[in-house]
Amino acid sequence: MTAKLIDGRQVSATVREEVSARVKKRLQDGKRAPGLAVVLVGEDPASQIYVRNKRRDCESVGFASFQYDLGADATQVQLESLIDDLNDNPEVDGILIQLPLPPHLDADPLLLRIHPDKDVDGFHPYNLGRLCQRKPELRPCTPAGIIRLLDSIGTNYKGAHALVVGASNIVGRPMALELLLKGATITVAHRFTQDLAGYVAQADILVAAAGKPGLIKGEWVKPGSTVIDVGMNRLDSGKLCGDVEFDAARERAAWITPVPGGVGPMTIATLLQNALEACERRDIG
Ligand SMILES: NC(=O)C1=CN([C@@H]2O[C@H](COP(=O)(O)OP(=O)(O)OC[C@H]3O[C@@H](n4cnc5c(N)ncnc54)[C@H](OP(=O)(O)O)[C@@H]3O)[C@@H](O)[C@H]2O)C=CC1
Ligand SMILES: Nc1nc(=O)c2c([nH]1)NC[C@@H]1CN(c3ccc(C(=O)N[C@@H](CCC(=O)O)C(=O)O)cc3)C=[N+]21
Ligand SMILES: [Mg+2]
Repeated sequence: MTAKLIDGRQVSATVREEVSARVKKRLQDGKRAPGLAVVLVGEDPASQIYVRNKRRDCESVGFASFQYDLGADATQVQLESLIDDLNDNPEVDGILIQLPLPPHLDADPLLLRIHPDKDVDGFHPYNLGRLCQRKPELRPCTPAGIIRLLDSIGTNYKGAHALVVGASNIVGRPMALELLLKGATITVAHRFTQDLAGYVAQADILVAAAGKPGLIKGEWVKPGSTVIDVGMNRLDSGKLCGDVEFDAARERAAWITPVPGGVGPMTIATLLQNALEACERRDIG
């Protein structure tokens, strides 16, 4: 079997069109455009690219984009006061602090300081808690974007065994909660897991999010399964690759996401969806 590709660029374009149409409708109704604030600290080249893409997509769907580029020497107190200002700013519906921050800054208290209603990354404990309790509000972008991809191929979650490789707060853990919410039976693998190969062989849905190129061998993959590769690893050659041995996995899976062009574009599209939702919710409440 050669797996069909799950086209994240195509599905994300559909999401952007949906968001764009809802923004247009708001403007026709005399309402304001959603506002998204993206905060970049320092000059990490990968972060600069991601932030540029986020701002570009933001503008392409008609949002107001608020940009904050702080030097690598920005202090914790400076960031705290910026977050306080953005929390109070009525034109800002969503606040995103690009991670990772330079090592002298502590991300956790900053993420906690973002008002949960403006937490478009879905990283605040309030929003993670809501997902945990089956009543999600703002959902972490990468896992929610992956669910959208899985829905787009008609995934049957109930009765499926889903394996999530990686247990970070921003990808692996919320991914497991999203799959659980859909009715899958979940396993979460991490650094201390023994016999990763054995779990992969039993996974109808595999989500690889460890950040280790080639960690998942193609020959482990369950025939007929769906493989979602979240890994974004830059090789010395400059080439971007995932955590899964793509060519070999493709010979066994039924569906697979490419890297690039799979999960990455969905993360940004879901961010836009979250910002619109945050905006619509603030209008009512
Ligand atoms: N496409 C996209 O939109 C996005 C892509 N990414 C990419 O996804 C990957 C993961 O990101 P993130 O969650 O932030 O990374 P982290 O480094 O925070 O988390 C990685 C997780 O994988 C686990 N892990 C590491 N090595 C192994 C191993 N050998 N076997 C099993 N589990 C292992 C770690 O275990 P432990 O907890 O024990 O340390 C940890 O839970 C990265 O490549 C990142 O670039 C991230 C965000 C968005
Ligand atoms: N507060 C915060 N929120 C995040 O959501 C967040 C973050 N910080 N820090 C870094 C990670 C990583 N991340 C990606 C988003 C898009 C692509 C993406 O668009 N990837 C393209 C290719 C990009 C390229 O070519 O380099 C693709 O896969 O096709 C990748 C990775 C969001 N993150
Ligand atoms: Mg995210």
